[in-house]
Amino acid sequence: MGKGKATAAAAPPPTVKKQLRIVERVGDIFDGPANSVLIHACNCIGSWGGGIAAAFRLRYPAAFAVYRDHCQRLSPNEKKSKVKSKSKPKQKQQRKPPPHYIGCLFTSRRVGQNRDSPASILRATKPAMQDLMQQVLAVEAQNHNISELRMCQINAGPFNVPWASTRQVILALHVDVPGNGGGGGDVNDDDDDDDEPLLRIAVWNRQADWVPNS
Ligand SMILES: Nc1ncnc2c1ncn2[C@@H]1O[C@H](COP(=O)(O)OP(=O)(O)OC[C@H]2O[C@H](OP(=O)(O)O)[C@H](O)[C@@H]2O)[C@@H](O)[C@H]1O
Repeated sequence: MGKGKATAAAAPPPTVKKQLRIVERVGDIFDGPANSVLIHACNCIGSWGGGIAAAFRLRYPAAFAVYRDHCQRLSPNEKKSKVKSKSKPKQKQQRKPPPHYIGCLFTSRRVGQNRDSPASILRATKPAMQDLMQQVLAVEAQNHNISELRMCQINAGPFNVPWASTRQVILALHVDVPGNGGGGGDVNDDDDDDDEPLLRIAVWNRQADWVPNS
């Protein structure tokens, strides 16, 4: 054996696997309190052209610019890998009130007729959501308060995937939470009292007769 300095690598912080909870709500996702994270599904070509994305573009132009630049910087192959590994951008709204974070899940490479298949979109949803949750936890760890996670019924509009299928994927995935995690659904734990706000996603859907507040 050669001589070597014992380099005790710092042990990574302990994590525990938790599951997300979903609560279904009727109303406008944009009415979230300050410091909510508003989450929607995105393509990788840099367009928020229709569906709820168009409303995001109008309300959060600075977040749209970050998203578009992120897409433009990447080659098609990189975009594909980003679908698997990244759910950026996420940016605080410039205008006030209230400031929101915007969470983008890259679940399909393209849109319209060229959108990915439902199976592919569902496959991409899992790592995109896991990555977004890691980003949310990282923001919280820097003592930036996040009040609530709000999401639309992602993939159920132009991407044409039934919400029930996406919901199933989200409920089945696991998130690595530091330490004991302080809540959420423990993988082997059915205790419903163990509920942590940051692992609970409010999924908002409009009623048919919905009218925007603003
Ligand atoms: N204010 C509101 N509050 C609450 N719920 C609202 C709402 N407005 C609409 N909904 C519902 O929210 C669900 C998902 O709606 P989304 O439109 O996200 O669907 P999606 O995830 O399949 O599609 C993503 C692609 O759509 C665009 O594509 P383009 O650019 O147009 O090519 C994007 O850019 C992406 O690429 C549907 O149930 C809507 O009824």
